[in-house]
Amino acid sequence: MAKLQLHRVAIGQLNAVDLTISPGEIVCLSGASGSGKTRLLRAIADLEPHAGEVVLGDTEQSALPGHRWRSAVMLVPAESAWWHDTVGEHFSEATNRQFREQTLQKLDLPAEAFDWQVARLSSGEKQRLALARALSRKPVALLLDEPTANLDKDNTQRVETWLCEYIRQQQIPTLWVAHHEDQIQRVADRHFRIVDSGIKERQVTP
Ligand SMILES: Nc1ncnc2c1ncn2[C@@H]1O[C@H](COP(=O)(O)OP(=O)(O)OP(=O)(O)O)[C@@H](O)[C@H]1O
Repeated sequence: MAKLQLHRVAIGQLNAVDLTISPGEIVCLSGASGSGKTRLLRAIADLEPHAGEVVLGDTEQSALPGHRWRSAVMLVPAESAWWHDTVGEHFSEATNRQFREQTLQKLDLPAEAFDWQVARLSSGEKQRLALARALSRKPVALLLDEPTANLDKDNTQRVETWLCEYIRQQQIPTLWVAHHEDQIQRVADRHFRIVDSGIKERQVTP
């Protein structure tokens, strides 16, 4: 179990952000379009140069090569990338059968979804499968960029429930970019909004 800490992280127009996310805690981040939410996630994932330091447990971001950092601090972008022909090829051989079956069921996808061609996936299917792929790699921390943006109401609730359960069970510190206040109130332990190039805490109803 590790906490994720941001010390004076600055990127683009966003000034020094200090934030500590505890194991199993979901911190939601909102802000106007273009305020820098995605760039902050990319900085934390070591995909863009930035000022300040990010620390996972006792490990500083700057001490690890980017790919090793990102296998622990996993970013699930709003638009997922797919590089093989079929869905199943994106999951490691080691992903156990039980995880696959349970996950597909929880995400309302049929067992044969692993054999599907990526080209046939709807945007909602892509989004759900990209989340399943990320969790199958057992991240230590999670960065979620609008994980339900392409989903209808039923699937949004399904994915929220599944993510919250998993994050709390596995004690994963999570930063979750969300636009909708009702979702934030459902999932967040704490909520910060980007205002005037900084983050300001907003109230979450317990
Ligand atoms: N590599 C880059 N270099 C310079 N500016 C960038 C770069 N990437 C993004 N930007 C700009 O930084 C600003 C913040 O972008 P970002 O994608 O973080 O916004 P956002 O808050 O996630 O917005 P949205 O809610 O619309 O997704 C935007 O004005 C964007 O054009």
